[in-house]
Amino acid sequence: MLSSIKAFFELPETTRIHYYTREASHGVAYSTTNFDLYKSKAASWRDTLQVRLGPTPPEWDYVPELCREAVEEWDRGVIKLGEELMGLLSEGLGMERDRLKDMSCLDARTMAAHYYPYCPQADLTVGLTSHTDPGVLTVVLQNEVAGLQVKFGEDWIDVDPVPGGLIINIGDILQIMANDEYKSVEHRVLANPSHEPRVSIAVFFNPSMRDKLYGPLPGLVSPEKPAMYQQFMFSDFMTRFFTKELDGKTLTNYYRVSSKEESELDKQETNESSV
Ligand SMILES: O=C(O)CCC(=O)C(=O)O
Ligand SMILES: [Fe+2]
Repeated sequence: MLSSIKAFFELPETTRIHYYTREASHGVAYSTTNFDLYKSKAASWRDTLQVRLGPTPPEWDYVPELCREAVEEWDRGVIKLGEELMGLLSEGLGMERDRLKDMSCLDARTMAAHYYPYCPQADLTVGLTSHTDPGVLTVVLQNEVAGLQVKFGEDWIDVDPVPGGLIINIGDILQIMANDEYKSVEHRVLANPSHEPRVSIAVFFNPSMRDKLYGPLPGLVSPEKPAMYQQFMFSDFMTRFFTKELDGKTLTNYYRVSSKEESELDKQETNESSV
């Protein structure tokens, strides 16, 4: 999988340019730097190929032929893994195994394959700015070139590549549904100072029922532990994600009920950045 994705990013520019679009109307987008480029303070040092895998498959003709089969095969494997992980995560919350699955959390999937080329002045920019993934969970495969970091307290910790290893991130919507029993992880990717390109493939799981209300699951709310978040439609949540700059934990803070001041502050920030 990594090799066919890498091969796509290393095709001659004259071939790759045909796939170039920031707008995913066929379920596929290929672009350089960040998807929120026009809202962010700086450009990130990477290229990204994004493919919507479900609930509606992409128009496969628009997926680069070089990696089409590998993407389909990868998705089949990731679905199985996602099902297993969501079963365990549901049980971890004291719920039935199929709870997250029944809430359509396996159905909407998007792949983002990233290519982080050598950056001659890597301390002046980043590969991917600090963020939490908005969805349920993310499965990430990375090649042997380091660069991913996760935040623990105030420290950034390197996630060293392990051959054949996968990284699993909890996303914001799962933190909210779990009423903070699980926490989404803040992470970023440094600009790549090595001459070997860094390649990573993330598959994001999101709920497919976009117009249903989401919030802390009823079984996790009690007088001792009131709901930490308000309810919202998943479509509104994703619109908010895509209209704000990628920036730490601002999305969960926005919906949090216990820290009104913080959320008011966030609202102001979001309004400012969307002008
Ligand atoms: O490149 C990576 O390892 C991380 C990618 C990532 O965090 C994302 O696509 O949200
Ligand atoms: Fe991420």
